[in-house]
Amino acid sequence: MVSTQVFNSMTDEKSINRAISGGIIWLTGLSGSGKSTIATHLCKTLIQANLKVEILDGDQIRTWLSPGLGFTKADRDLNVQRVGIVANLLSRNGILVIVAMISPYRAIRNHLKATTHNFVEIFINAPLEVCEMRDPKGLYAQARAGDMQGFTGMNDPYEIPLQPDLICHTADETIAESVSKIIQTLSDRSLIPNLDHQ
Ligand SMILES: Nc1ncnc2c1ncn2[C@@H]1O[C@H](COP(=O)(O)OS(=O)(=O)O)[C@@H](OP(=O)(O)O)[C@H]1O
Ligand SMILES: Nc1ncnc2c1ncn2[C@@H]1O[C@H](COP(=O)(O)OP(=O)(O)O)[C@@H](O)[C@H]1O
Repeated sequence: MVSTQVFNSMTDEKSINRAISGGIIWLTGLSGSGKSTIATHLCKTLIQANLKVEILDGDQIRTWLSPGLGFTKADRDLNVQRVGIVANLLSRNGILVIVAMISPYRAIRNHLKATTHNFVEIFINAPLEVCEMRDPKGLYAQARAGDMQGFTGMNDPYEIPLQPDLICHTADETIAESVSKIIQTLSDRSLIPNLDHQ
């Protein structure tokens, strides 16, 4: 026979909901701001806590899901919309989906926030100068040399989130600090259990 304590914890609505709630952890920010790095570290932490997680990273998406798209506003919005649809399918089936995309336009982000399941907008914020100094792919150097048109932050817009659920200032905090803030935000929203007590 199942003990009362175990039975109560099995039937506790909150813990059941937590186990199946899913969510979209949307990391938006400039190239080089730290989206992919934070996504990878966050994913590891969530997997260690036995949570179901997927990463949808802009680079991978552009290779496999949106190979034909460029960087016009229309193409970027379509790209973001596509990823929003995929993320929503996963999220509503109980997966935590970490999205790492520049997603520079506010309107489409707000649209996803309003229409998808458990959307959490996280602004990965680093000054342009810091991103340019990091330049992990050498793209800022190319844009600075005039070899790349429409590069976000330099000669293409990035509309900062006005009411993000969280801002990670990656020039001032460590990767671990950013991950910890995100975990706390997800926990506050009851999308994951409190990992401190695991
Ligand atoms: N013109 C231009 N502007 C910005 N970024 C550019 C551009 N051309 C190529 N790249 C590289 O494309 C990577 C993926 O971009 P995203 O799909 O996240 O962009 S978007 O959300 O569709 O705007 C993006 O990845 P991250 O550097 O990881 O952000 C860039 O490396
Ligand atoms: N606090 C931080 N958070 C995230 N990345 C950082 C941080 N400090 C330095 N970095 C470095 O900045 C670079 C960010 O690159 P990346 O994660 O690919 O950015 P993005 O995906 O936004 O283009 C990496 O080389 C990473 O190691």
